[in-house]
Amino acid sequence: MVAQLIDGKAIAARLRQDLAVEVAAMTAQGHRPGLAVVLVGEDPASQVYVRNKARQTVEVGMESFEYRLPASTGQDELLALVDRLNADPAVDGILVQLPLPPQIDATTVLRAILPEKDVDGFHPTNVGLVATGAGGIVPCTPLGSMMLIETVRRDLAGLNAVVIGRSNIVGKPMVQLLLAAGCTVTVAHSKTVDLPGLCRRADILVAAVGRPEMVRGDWVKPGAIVIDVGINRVTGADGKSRLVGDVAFAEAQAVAGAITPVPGGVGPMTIACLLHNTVKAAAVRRSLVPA
Ligand SMILES: Nc1nc2c(c(=O)[nH]1)N[C@@H](CN(C=O)c1ccc(C(=O)N[C@@H](CCC(=O)O)C(=O)O)cc1)CN2
Repeated sequence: MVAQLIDGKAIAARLRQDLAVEVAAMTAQGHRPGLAVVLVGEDPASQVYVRNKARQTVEVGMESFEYRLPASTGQDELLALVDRLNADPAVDGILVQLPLPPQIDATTVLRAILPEKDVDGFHPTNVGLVATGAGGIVPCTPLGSMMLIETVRRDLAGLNAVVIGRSNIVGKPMVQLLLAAGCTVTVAHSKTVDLPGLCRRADILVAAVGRPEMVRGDWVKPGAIVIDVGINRVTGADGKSRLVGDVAFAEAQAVAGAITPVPGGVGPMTIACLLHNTVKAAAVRRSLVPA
């Protein structure tokens, strides 16, 4: 069996097309959504992500506000910028790119963003709303991962899901979304006993652990949906660097029913969902739809 490839790049492109239609309608009503992205420092990967976010924001017709601050920026300076963006009526969404330099406490900064402009879904208010199924803004990577799963299968009720990784950004919100979809969910982490055996029972396997190709083909249940959230840069035997996920793709593809590639799987959905969250936040904040 060769698994169906879940083409995140194509699915993200379709989502952006739909968003462009919504943005055009809002703009015609005098409500053009705006997204502010803040980058502190010169981390090369973050620079690429921020550039792509700004470009795609403009491509769907939204207003992009980009702030690039030096790596030496102090926490108070960053908090002052967040305050200004909170108060700016043209800004519907604020994203502070992670990781931040060591002199800045990310938790403090993320909590300073108004929950209604927190398009990353990292503020405790949004975390609580999502966890209790009461609405809120859903973090982009888990939201994109759910959208990918639902292209394969709409009704997930009763399926066994295993999420490897318990980060606040991916693992924990992913668990909440799968639970809300009716799955029986197990969260695995570094202390989990017999991880391969646990994974073999998963109808849906989400790998978000940050370890290159850790999940092997014989960890995958035949026919399972495999979502690879990992983005790891490795150097091959030929000395060339390439991106791999947390799943050994070729091995897993021979067993799974459907699988996301890296690159071209979850990554593109993360940015498309950021745009989706911004459009949603703009519509709520400007009272075009109920919260
Ligand atoms: N404030 C945030 N910071 C970070 C987040 C986040 O959601 N919010 N997530 C990651 C980085 N990230 C978005 O910011 C991100 C990562 C990867 C991709 C992506 O499209 N990856 C491509 C490969 C890109 C490459 O060649 O390097 C792919 O998988 O196809 C988009 C966004 C950490 N920080």
